[in-house]
Amino acid sequence: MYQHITVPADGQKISVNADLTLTVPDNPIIPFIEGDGTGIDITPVMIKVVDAAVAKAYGGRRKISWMEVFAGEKSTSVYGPDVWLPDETLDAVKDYVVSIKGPLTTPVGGGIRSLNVALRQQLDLYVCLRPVRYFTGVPSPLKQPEKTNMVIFRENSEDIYAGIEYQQGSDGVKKLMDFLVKEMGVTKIRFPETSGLGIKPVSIEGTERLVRKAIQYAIDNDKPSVTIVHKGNIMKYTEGGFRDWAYALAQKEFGAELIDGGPWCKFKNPKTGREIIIKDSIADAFLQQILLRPAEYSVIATLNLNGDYISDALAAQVGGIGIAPGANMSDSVAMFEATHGTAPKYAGKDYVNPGSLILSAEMMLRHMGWVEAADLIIESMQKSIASKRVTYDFARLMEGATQVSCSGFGDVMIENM
Ligand SMILES: NC(=O)C1=CN([C@@H]2O[C@H](COP(=O)(O)OP(=O)(O)OC[C@H]3O[C@@H](n4cnc5c(N)ncnc54)[C@H](OP(=O)(O)O)[C@@H]3O)[C@@H](O)[C@H]2O)C=CC1
Ligand SMILES: O=C(O)CCC(=O)C(=O)O
Ligand SMILES: [Mg+2]
Repeated sequence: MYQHITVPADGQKISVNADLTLTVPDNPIIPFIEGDGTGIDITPVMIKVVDAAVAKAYGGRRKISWMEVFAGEKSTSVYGPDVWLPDETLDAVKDYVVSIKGPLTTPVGGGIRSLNVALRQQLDLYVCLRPVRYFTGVPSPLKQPEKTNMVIFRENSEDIYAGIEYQQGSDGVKKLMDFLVKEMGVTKIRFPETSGLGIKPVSIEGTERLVRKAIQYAIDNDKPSVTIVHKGNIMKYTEGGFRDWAYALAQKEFGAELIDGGPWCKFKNPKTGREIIIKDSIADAFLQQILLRPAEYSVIATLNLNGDYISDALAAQVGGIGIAPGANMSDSVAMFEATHGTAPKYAGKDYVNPGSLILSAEMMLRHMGWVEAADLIIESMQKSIASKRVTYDFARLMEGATQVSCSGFGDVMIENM
């Protein structure tokens, strides 16, 4: 059926039920993309740690059959020089429902557009879910890093990530500039002859489906607030629209009522009876408040570019992107991946922290309902960090630490299960 993907003989597909819950067999086939750069280091370690956790949790009753699918540089060597994201990779990720990937390289300026973004857009994985939590003992620049405990819902399908951009000097930019100047009466482009142009689509549908997920998450996990982060003072009809449509959705679908005339609003969590506040914050102010008063923020709903910046900034507060996990999700398909990129200077050196991808796999196991294996990974991560046998990123900031390699940290985690 596939050209270059080998389907394991001994596994079954995860399937999606009519109510969007999953049916997960005891031996599911999980597609994985190894990834570029340090993907070759962290992905095998993640697989080894997950296999150990599953074996320990279920004593052989459950087992993952991993199925390699290709994207990025490895794809070009398997499929041919220009094939960065084969159709059969997209088919497999959709068909097998739950998957995990290493990071993929995107050149700056010219060259291919982001394969990471292409995967999200082509599979309509509109939620980028990035939890940010502190593990005791991790070196952090904050005095009280444990106060940072947030979950980012980053809109993953719109915004300037749609890639509608026209290069300076191209026919496309000339046409669009002519349209803007001659037909739309735009006078504010400072240097029209030498500008590139980009377009930022933000829709009501895109906003509502993302914010609905964020609010539902706050309900299901008994969180006190959802903060809409935007730059709506400057970009009134895109970021400002996002803010307004988010508040409107909270009122329309969750029965939120205005606080002191609004725009903040609140409603009672139908599951716990506790209050959930819906509030907003302008992105620049938000970035200083998360440092100064992180305890005031819980669930964050934001647009694509803001979410990208906020993810790395919050990850830094709890010790860096070496342990920052994430997931890209539609209503049915989920693809798990770390927040960080390929860290090319460390590629192939068995050096970087595999924690980010291991914790992404932990989210994946929880999503599959394999909570015992997921819990083992969290407990082992806690013990491993407490034992101070850690990779370079933590070792360089921890007193009395023993630095271990990427695979060495995987072994420490397995010992600690
Ligand atoms: N989802 C994806 O696949 C993503 C892909 N990318 C792509 O990755 C490439 C490189 O991007 P770049 O901007 O350098 O960002 P990276 O996230 O790859 O790396 C930035 C820095 O973060 C630290 N870091 C990254 N990964 C780890 C890890 N596993 N353990 C410990 N520290 C880590 C390193 O810090 P230090 O130098 O201090 O050691 C590294 O130099 C680009 O092509 C970019 O487009 C970027 C983000 C996400
Ligand atoms: O696609 C890329 O290269 C970067 C993506 C990114 O930074 C992210 O998803 O956080
Ligand atoms: Mg990023």
